[in-house]
Amino acid sequence: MPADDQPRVYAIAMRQRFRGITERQGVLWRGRAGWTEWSPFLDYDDATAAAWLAAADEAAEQGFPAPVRDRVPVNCTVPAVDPATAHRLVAASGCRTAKVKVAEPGQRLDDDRERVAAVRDALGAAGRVRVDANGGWDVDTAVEALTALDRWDLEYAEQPCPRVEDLAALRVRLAGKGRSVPVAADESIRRAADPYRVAELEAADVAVLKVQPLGGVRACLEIAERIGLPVVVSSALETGVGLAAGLALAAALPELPYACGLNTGPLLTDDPVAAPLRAVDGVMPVPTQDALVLDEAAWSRCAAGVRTAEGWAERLARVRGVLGARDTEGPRDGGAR
Ligand SMILES: O=C(O)CCC(=O)c1ccccc1C(=O)O
Ligand SMILES: [Mg+2]
Repeated sequence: MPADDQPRVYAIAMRQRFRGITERQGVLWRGRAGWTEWSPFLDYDDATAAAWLAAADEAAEQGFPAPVRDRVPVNCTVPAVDPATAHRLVAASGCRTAKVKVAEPGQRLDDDRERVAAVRDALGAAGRVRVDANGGWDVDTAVEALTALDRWDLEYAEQPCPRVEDLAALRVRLAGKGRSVPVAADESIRRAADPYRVAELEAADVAVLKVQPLGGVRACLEIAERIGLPVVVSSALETGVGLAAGLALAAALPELPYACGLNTGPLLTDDPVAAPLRAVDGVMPVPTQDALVLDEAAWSRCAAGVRTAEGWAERLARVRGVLGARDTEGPRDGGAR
């Protein structure tokens, strides 16, 4: 068994293919403040993964800011599955809000219609249905698809188009149609050089914030304060360790008007934390950081093989170098480098 401050690499199978991946990998370790997770997706380069590492270091060493709530309403996340599976996932979740993946490569608008219809049926009229296209539509397709899918009454559409300018144009087009679907920005915030452009271009009604991609809980709190939009906290498909950081952000936000996308534990087949957090009736409890412990029997099921672990050790060392170089850089303007 590794010492707690030594990085442990996990590899956990997904229950359903999500974002093109069937296995989730990452690293866990314990710092002065508690357990932390670093799990940038495998296709991300070192510069992108550095923000994820800053988030992990913050959780390990500084811990989390004071919470203002101890319960967080969450959505059930529905991958691009068939309608019967979607219905079953939503009904079993106990959540009153569902987020449905749409615009999956290789699928048609009819697949989205059938999936959204099944989810509306499972939730009933009082439930909320949001969709996430992960930037899969151009503006014309988004107008067509959202007008069709709004028959099942959408709460909002997350990242319907890839670019901030597209989202702004889409909002204008939808507003011209009378009953318009609100737009939420996800990739346009977490993968953008400037997260505030979304607000400046009036490209979204809602901001989706994710702790690891945006560099930590405190960085997200600052964005939430400055961006001038209601915020939804969402996971990056983490183990219970990473989900706890998301819950800490959701718990610290002054306002939390929407259900959060933090109920993604059920998308993984296993979790190394003792007593993994699950939503009960659509609400997740906010754990204290010292309540977060690994279960050694669960850990032995989640531990990655030697080759995978070696790859992550190398990646961590490289990205640590990127982050270190950034921290010791002089001022951005004027300083000689
Ligand atoms: O928001 C949710 O319900 C779950 C999180 C989620 O969808 C997600 C998880 C990992 C990577 C990307 C995304 C996404 O929002 O597109
Ligand atoms: Mg999204």
